[in-house]
Amino acid sequence: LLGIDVSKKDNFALWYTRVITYSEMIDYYDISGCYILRPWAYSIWESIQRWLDAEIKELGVENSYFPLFVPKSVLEREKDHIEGFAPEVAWVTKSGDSDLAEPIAIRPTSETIMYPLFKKWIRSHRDLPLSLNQWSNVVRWEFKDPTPFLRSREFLWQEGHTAHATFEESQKMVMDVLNLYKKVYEELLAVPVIQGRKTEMERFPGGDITTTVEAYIHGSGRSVQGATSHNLGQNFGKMFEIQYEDKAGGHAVPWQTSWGLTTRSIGVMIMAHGDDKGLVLPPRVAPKQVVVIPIVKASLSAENKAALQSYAERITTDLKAAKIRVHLDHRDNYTPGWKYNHWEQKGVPLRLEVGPMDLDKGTARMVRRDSGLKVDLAAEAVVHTVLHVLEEIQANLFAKCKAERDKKLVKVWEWRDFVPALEEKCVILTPFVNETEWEEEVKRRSREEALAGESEDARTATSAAAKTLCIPFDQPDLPPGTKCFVSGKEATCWVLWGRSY
Ligand SMILES: O=C1CCCN[C@@H]1CCCn1cnc2cc(F)c(Cl)cc2c1=O
Ligand SMILES: [Mg+2]
Repeated sequence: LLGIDVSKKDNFALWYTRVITYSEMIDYYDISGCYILRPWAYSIWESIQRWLDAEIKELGVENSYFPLFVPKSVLEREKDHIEGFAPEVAWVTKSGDSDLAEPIAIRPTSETIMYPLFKKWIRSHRDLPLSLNQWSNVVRWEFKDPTPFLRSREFLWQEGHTAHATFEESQKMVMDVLNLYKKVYEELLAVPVIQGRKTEMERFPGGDITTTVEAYIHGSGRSVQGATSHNLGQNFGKMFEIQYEDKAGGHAVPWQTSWGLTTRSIGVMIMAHGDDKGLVLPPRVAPKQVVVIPIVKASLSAENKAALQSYAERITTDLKAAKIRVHLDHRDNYTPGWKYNHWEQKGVPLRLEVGPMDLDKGTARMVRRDSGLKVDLAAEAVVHTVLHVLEEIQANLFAKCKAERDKKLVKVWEWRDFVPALEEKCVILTPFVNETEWEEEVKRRSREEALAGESEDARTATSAAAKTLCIPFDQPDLPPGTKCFVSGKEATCWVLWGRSY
């Protein structure tokens, strides 16, 4: 049997590679940082899309599609907008063997593609709010170690872009979307996230406010930005000269937002719930929620085999009628044992074993992927029990993940306790002065003390340094006079720190 054969806690990176390949989610490709999303993975993206797409449409957002390409002159319109990002832009410079007059970039994000059209379409306050979304791929030629789903050179996402007449309206959009992102993680993927605002150093320089949902990966002790929602203020409006006639007849610049969630969310879910037998899928996004496995003994007579087959088919049909995503694995070239292992590696939440005795007694054995619990059910109880247990599994996965995260979520008041907590794979709340130079100092010192003389290639390594994840909206009490943990100056807020992807 091809088992995962490596423990999540012993070698997380190898464990992850095995889980995503043995579950038939990912296959590798000749170009580094590019992966194939096989049906088992793509189905999960479709579930996320289906739910999120319906919700953003409820917010009055419409889908559209803009070109993949942006001319160099347009992308680089504002040097400061893309400074720092330039090394990761992928360029088309030729067609056939002739050079293009002007190099063309493949979109790394679509602000510079969309906003010249926003300028054209937004002329009057009646044209606001303008709210568009795009489901697409983007390309960023990153150099940090590529990891399927978490960091790839091409990924799938949605990017929302809206323009409003007032700041208040734009900020409501930013938060409404951030709350949808929290629901994607907590209610679909069963992964708890912390909502907050990025610090001055971590925010999107093109915007005014960057908000985020931060997830914690228990296996690696690293945190990961789950999705992001920006208030762009009037920055891009000024940059692209977007002006409209307001109600009073004057000229005004719209208040804009942009927000995105990517296929990284699938990687977070895999890492959060997977175990040493492989993938563990939250039922709400599982491509198959139940697999039915007939236990056909060679000794069975032909009519008993047929009777068993039709019994298994009846159970499968009943589940399908209840809109449960069920698969009957009646392949005769694999043993039941092989099938148990196969569907466990693929993370199917429930298995129903159906053998000759079950046929006699009118029962089926239900086995839970998350807990391993085995229960014998009467055939007529299967549908309503399965519906109930699937919800129980969804809740159990979230609760387990939240308990693991909360165990590693610590408060630190003194610098001397900070790096030891990082070494303990903690995600750390500290009172902080929230000044960029002190944020730089923490990054530098935490890397230095963690590496203790070893070297690290800052360009490609997943860093040992701690960085700020967010200023949580849910702030613990900060008594006046509380000192910043690193500077000793008056703390102005609690900040969440961690090692991250
Ligand atoms: O995060 C989101 C949500 C969805 C829409 N976009 C924003 C901002 C994206 C920042 N960002 C992120 N990465 C980038 C990479 C690049 F190569 C270039 Cl040229 C620009 C950027 C860049 O602006
Ligand atoms: Mg980036």
